[in-house]
Amino acid sequence: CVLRKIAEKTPLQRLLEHLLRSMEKRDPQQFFAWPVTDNIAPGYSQIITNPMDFSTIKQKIDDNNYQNLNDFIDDFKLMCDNATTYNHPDTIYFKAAKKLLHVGLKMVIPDKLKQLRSVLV
Ligand SMILES: COc1ccc(OC)c(-c2cc(C(C)=O)n3cccnc23)c1
Repeated sequence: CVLRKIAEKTPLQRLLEHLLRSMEKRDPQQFFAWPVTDNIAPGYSQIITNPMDFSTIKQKIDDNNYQNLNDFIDDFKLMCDNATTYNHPDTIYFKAAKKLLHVGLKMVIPDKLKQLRSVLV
């Protein structure tokens, strides 16, 4: 039926949701959980033309908007790069973005992904 169709996840969606959850755990202060607003970051929307955050990535996974793993990785990199573009190197946000990028990319190294296959199948 239609309802069941909507709920079913593709193998790619299940992989991306697993990776997203692991990445979100490395952002305990939730600096990357929601879109950055001009209220909390003056001039943000003028400086950052392509904003990205974990909630938007989650929505794109649910909408089956990612055709492959690399499109997902590109949005993760965009999110981190935005933070190192807008924030000065001596801020907690710049430092958090650098660490998050490093940790997140380690999760998608081929050998790491192979280990995941058994978990996700
Ligand atoms: C201090 O608590 C929060 C809470 C949510 C935030 O973004 C969703 C941020 C935040 C996140 C960011 C980023 C990611 O650039 N940021 C930049 C300047 C000022 N604040 C932020 C901070």
